[in-house]
Amino acid sequence: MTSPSRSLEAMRAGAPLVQCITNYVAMNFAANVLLAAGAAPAMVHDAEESGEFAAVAGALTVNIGTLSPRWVAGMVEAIDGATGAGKPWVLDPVACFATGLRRETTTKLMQLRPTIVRGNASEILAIAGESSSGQGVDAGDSVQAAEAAARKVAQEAGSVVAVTGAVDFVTDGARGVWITGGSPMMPRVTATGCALTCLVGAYAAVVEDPLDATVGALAHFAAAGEMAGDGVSGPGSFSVAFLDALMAVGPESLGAARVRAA
Ligand SMILES: Nc1ncnc2c1ncn2[C@@H]1O[C@H](COP(=O)(O)OP(=O)(O)O)[C@@H](O)[C@H]1O
Ligand SMILES: Cc1ncsc1CCOP(=O)(O)O
Ligand SMILES: [Mg+2]
Repeated sequence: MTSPSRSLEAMRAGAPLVQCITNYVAMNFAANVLLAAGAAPAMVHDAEESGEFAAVAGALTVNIGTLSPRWVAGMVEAIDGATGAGKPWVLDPVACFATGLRRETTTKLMQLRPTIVRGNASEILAIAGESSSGQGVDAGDSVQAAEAAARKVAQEAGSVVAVTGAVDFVTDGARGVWITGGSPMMPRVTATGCALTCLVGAYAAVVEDPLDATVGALAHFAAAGEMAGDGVSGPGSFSVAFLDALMAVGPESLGAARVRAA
């Protein structure tokens, strides 16, 4: 196993280029998150160029937050490009239960076998075919309630699945890891989860085992969230402090204390 500390060092040393297909809400914040953490973002989503770009990026992330048929075409081209070039890709199924277009698109993208799926508990429950209480982009279920669903989706799709919330759970269907940390301010800042998905892509570009890569990215967020949450007065100042903390976090903050095998 590659420890989260080692993964952080590898991610910073490699400064991987990550192609992010993410939503209009998240684009700016996610790009800043990657730069602060030590990676290089590029928001490239149109079908005219997304496949070509995927072959040169270290990893691809695909987020359905502000979806349209034209975006879906760009996603499929990019996934073909990444898969053809042997690059990992990460799916963020934002509010995948909310509309027909989101349900159909998520089914289609899951059939293309994402290397990693990162969502909140309601999204992962919905992908597993179970009922969930999500409200739009926000979760209404606990991560613990989605543990079995995550294991099932991982086994069926052959993907690593990460469920995030007050605690995080990651599984490849056989192994399971819990990660603690973060701050209650994190769900009060929009696109925190979307930005995390992009960071998972950065780790996956340089860490061979997708489970280790995912744990590294989530531990990095957990440590930075904890650091930034200390003494801030609300979501606005948290958001600024969080970017600073993503850069300030070092390997010593990603120790065994916040990562536990299930
Ligand atoms: N109540 C909380 N306490 C600590 N960290 C949290 C909390 N809620 C979410 N997080 C963290 O915020 C990040 C985004 O997760 P989440 O809110 O589940 O995603 P999404 O925005 O897609 O719903 C993750 O790093 C997660 O651990
Ligand atoms: C508010 C909103 N609406 C469509 S996408 C989006 C951002 C969702 O971000 P996150 O999933 O990280 O909370
Ligand atoms: Mg989300």
